[in-house]
Amino acid sequence: MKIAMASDHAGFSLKNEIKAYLEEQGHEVLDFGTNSEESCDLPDYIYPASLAVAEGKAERGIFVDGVGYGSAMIANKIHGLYAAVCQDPFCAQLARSHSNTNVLCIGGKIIGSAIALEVVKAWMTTEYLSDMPKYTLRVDKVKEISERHLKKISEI
Ligand SMILES: O=C(CO)[C@H](O)[C@H](O)COP(=O)(O)O
Repeated sequence: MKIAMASDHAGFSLKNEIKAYLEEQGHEVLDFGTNSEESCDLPDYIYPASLAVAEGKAERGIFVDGVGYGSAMIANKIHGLYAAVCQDPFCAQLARSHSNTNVLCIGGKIIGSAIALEVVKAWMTTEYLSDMPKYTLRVDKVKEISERHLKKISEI
């Protein structure tokens, strides 16, 4: 799978560890930076990576900052992106099986690399339960909100 990755300074080190793990698993990573621990502004990196997912250049995104929510705030403002902050594998599993998210956000100040890799593994390997109407109905309702409030990438 093609994965867009991005981070700020606080997620830089964990981004690199996750990137190495994904590449080991045979995935292709498009790395949108940042490229050091020098202080930077999260939107400068998460927005271009989010656009890559929205435009279909990557199938999914994995974004890392200090605590995760900043990346999710940015990603969830883009049409077609559904981002969840997951700091444990159970949450990551449900973010796929119940919610069909296509963006995973992790906080490098919250979890260490061992748990983070478990989170990534759970999120990457869990299928959406597309044959369970209670989940598809909810996901469709979220999509409908997005259709009503977010501009499509082709309209920008
Ligand atoms: O977690 C974050 C957003 O969700 C950021 O990484 C955090 O706010 C960065 O803070 P600082 O510049 O003080 O390192």
